[in-house]
Amino acid sequence: MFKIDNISKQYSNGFWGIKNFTLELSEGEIICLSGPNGSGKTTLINSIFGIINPTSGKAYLDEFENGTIQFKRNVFYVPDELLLIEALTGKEYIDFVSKIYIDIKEDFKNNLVNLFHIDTYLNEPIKTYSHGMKKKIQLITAFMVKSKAMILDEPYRGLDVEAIIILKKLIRKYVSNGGSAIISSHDLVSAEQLCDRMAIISCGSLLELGTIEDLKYRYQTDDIDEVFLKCSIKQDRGEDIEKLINSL
Ligand SMILES: Nc1ncnc2c1ncn2[C@@H]1O[C@H](COP(=O)(O)OP(=O)(O)OP(=O)(O)O)[C@@H](O)[C@H]1O
Repeated sequence: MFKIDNISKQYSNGFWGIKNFTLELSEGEIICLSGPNGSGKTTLINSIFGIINPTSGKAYLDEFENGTIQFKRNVFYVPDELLLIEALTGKEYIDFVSKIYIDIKEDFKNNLVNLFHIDTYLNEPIKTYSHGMKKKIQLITAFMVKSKAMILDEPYRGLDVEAIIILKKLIRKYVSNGGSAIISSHDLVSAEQLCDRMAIISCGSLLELGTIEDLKYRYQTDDIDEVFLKCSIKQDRGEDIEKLINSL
């Protein structure tokens, strides 16, 4: 089980980026984390992976705390930023990552490469790739590693339609094999298609957590956009968006 346990982060200027955030994922579960810009998603993810030091709280994979080697080996982070070694070719980079982890079968790696259809430019340096091509390399390395939980930050950004469809199928396959996934995304349509539960965050706090059906029922609407607006945007901005739109 993957658990985020009461994580808070106060920045040095006194601002709380995230406050008392708790969330548990079962094996095989996908949770979409959504919230307005600046709501604390990156602060939360950075706190989980030790990129910043949280003020309090921990994350766990089973009994292993974040910071332990077991946690790092089994919880994979796919950041929105493309942190690749640009001087290497795609193939060299994939081989480099596979050497860090053990037991990555050559066939499995090659199938992922074929799936994302990048074999033609695999021997070119990454610095010559487009944003989408780099994203595909990043995703191949993420799914190549046999992790137990994965956090993907804006994974669809920059991908073409085919790659987005493939990625959704891969995420489904990953959880059907027992993995747990958190997808931080502004794409509510994909969230509705893919996730088991949705977490809505605003101003550093978890406002709602539930299945899409639960949330629609709670906010008395059939439209996920309306759920999001009613829950987070108005809380965040205190404005009547409909009034503003109608005044234009
Ligand atoms: N180093 C910092 N010092 C002070 N405040 C910060 C710092 N980093 C982030 N913040 C603030 O913390 C809040 C949460 O930021 P964060 O980047 O976690 O949001 P986010 O939900 O990931 O936003 P987005 O959807 O735009 O990526 C914002 O108000 C931001 O200005």
